[in-house]
Amino acid sequence: MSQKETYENPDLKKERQNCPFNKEEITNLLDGGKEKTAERKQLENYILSDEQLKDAVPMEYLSHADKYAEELRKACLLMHKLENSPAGQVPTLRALMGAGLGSAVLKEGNPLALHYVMFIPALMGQGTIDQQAKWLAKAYNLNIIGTYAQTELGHGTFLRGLETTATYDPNTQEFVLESPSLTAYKWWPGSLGKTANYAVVMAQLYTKGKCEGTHPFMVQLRDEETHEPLPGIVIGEIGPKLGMNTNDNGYLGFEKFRIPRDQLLMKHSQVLEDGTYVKPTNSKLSYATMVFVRVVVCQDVTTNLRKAVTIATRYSCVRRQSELKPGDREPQVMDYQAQQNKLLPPLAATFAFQLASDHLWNLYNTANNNIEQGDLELLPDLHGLSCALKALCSSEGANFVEVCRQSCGGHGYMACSNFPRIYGQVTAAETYEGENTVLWLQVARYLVKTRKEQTGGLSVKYLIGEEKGPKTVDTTLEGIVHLYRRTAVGLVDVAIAELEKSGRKGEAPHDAWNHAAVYLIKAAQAHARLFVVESFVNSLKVGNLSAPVRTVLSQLCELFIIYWLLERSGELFFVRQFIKKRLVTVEFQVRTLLYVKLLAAIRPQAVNLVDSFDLRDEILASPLGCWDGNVYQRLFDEAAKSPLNQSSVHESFHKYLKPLLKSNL
Ligand SMILES: CCCCCCCCCCCCCCCCCCCCCCC/C=C/C(=O)SCCNC(=O)CCNC(=O)[C@H](O)C(C)(C)COP(=O)(O)OP(=O)(O)OC[C@H]1O[C@@H](n2cnc3c(N)ncnc32)[C@H](O)[C@@H]1OP(=O)(O)O
Ligand SMILES: Cc1cc2nc3c(=O)[nH]c(=O)nc-3n(C[C@H](O)[C@H](O)[C@H](O)COP(=O)(O)OP(=O)(O)OC[C@H]3O[C@@H](n4cnc5c(N)ncnc54)[C@H](O)[C@@H]3O)c2cc1C
Repeated sequence: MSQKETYENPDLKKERQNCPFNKEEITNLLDGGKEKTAERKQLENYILSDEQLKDAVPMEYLSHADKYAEELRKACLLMHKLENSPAGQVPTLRALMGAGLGSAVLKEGNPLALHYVMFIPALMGQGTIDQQAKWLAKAYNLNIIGTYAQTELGHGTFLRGLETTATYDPNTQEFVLESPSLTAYKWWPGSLGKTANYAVVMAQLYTKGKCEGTHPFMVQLRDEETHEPLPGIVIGEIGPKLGMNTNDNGYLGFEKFRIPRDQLLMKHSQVLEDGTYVKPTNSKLSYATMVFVRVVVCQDVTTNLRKAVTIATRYSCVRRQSELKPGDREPQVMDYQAQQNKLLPPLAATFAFQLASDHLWNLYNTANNNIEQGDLELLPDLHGLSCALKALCSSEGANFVEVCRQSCGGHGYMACSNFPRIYGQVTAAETYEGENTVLWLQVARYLVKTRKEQTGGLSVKYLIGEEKGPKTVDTTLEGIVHLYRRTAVGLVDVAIAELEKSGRKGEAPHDAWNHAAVYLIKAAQAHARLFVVESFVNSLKVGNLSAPVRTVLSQLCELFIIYWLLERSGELFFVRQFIKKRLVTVEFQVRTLLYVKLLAAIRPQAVNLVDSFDLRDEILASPLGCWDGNVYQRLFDEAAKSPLNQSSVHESFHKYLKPLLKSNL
């Protein structure tokens, strides 16, 4: 960072003095070790020093088509750079696909992301060994570029309702792909519009006159030389979106398009030459690619949140506004308790989400290895937890990013602040890979089943048997975690009671379920929060942390746990044993004794904590969040890039405004 040598805002300089903990220790912790930090830094130098990967003008000033072309140029250049990357191909790819290094170069969505995040994983998870041998090397070498085409114009959530058909013709040993209506058109897949020439397509499999449900098919969409759509393929891009505008989300229709039988991905289920269908051991195995992405989305959201928090925290220590003590100099806005209340919970959340996502990643790897050996025991727990954390991290993450933006006042509304882009990425994750409400209901289904049948995986063990632990109000960390547990159990019980009440009234189970949705969603959310707070608390018990780092992380942990408790205190009313009086007592004790005290305790370390994320200026891509705090000069420099500032009078003045000024209307 060359700015470090030339200028440092005096307020930020002061914030950085006398840091009681070793920032590098936290950096190493987040990276996964000292060596990993060194590798990351080397990789960042390698990628970010390349002049050809820098934007000539800010992306906002380009047209829709030019934005796509420019991002594709950089994405392809990045792929060339993979070959010589000092960190090796896979770690480089991982870094580029994630929200950190990748978004420093590819600002509005990576047109090759789906190839790596969904197409390759789908081939690996759904293809037989022979199919992998045929397609994977080509995919890795970028001889072909693929996407994952599942969602249709008419259906995204309800996969059993997908309309695209793949009908087996035993005479030619081919499947015939067809989009029987406009609503059957694939709609949304990333990279589909212009980039991909292949796709894993989810379609209803028909053989011997019977529908066997949705299955994955490997389909060539475009000519490998000319890139023209193949006959029978109708393809295009769906147009501008709230964010991620350089990822060419597309549409796709099939007009009696034929593919060979062996392009059904047959790892879990098969269609034999004569059309005989061989069932999978579990019909949900064809949903496995989504499970993988839900897991990585949690990490992606966390990295994005770290950027937002860094920008907002540094800016809040540079920005001076209003009067705290009459007659005194205007204070740093970070010194207002109200500002700390906005920013310190999301700062703590970055740690909470990272630790929970790490647990989920470990579960994913274990479960996936077991599945490869034919053991599906961990699948329900993996499904439940991946849905829960994906929904929680993305919804809370999007809210926190918005709060970070608000905490920067007007300047946070500028495109160059980078908040619009970060928000666009994080809020997209609330919808894609399973709309969050729908995922909460999946989680609730698992919780209700566990509680009623008294059997379930590790993440729901607390629902089995009688709920143990103190029944009195306890403000220790363990006591508060217990309160979360009691709330989660209580909310599941309340939801079950609602279901049973509807049952007694004679409602069918599906109606009872619909009428209990509000309770079910609350129960699922309480479960997800419990998992996150337990992960945070347990992670601090283990691990080789120095005393100062343990202290600051423990403060953040405590703050976060109490923050959520206060935010969600209304939910305690749902749980019978918490009478109003006791709730008020808890609120009072917690708020006065702990929360506010913790805000004040963590406040002096806010800048040091975000510094320890070690996010380079190029990655933050925001004049508000730069390491040197030279906010005003940088905002001014950004404004100078506006095309409207390239002449003193714009040509439109002569065309429109001048005639108006001269006319009498
Ligand atoms: C050179 C080297 C190369 C190396 C390559 C290395 C690559 C590294 C890459 C690493 C990446 C790093 C990080 C990158 C991060 C970037 C991330 C950003 C990019 C993201 C791009 C995203 C693009 C988006 C894509 C999409 O959106 S795809 C479409 C997604 N669609 C959905 O999610 C649809 C949601 N709907 C559903 O899932 C289902 O329909 C439903 C679950 C809601 C309902 O289904 P159904 O009706 O069939 O089921 P029921 O409700 O009846 O339930 C029946 C039972 O089934 C169980 N169930 C359901 N689903 C699952 C499941 N998935 N798994 C297991 N079990 C499941 C239920 O629990 C029920 O069970 P029960 O009967 O016992 O109760
Ligand atoms: C940026 C982005 C990228 C995407 N990339 C891809 C991709 O690469 N490949 C791909 O195949 N798809 C992709 N998608 C599509 C995405 O997976 C779907 O949009 C998502 O699964 C939601 O489905 P839907 O749009 O049909 O919403 P709907 O299901 O129609 O949701 C509309 C509303 O109905 C509610 N609802 C629906 N069902 C229920 C229910 N059972 N109970 C209660 N409420 C319900 C929802 O909560 C929501 O409020 C992408 C989407 C976005 C935004």
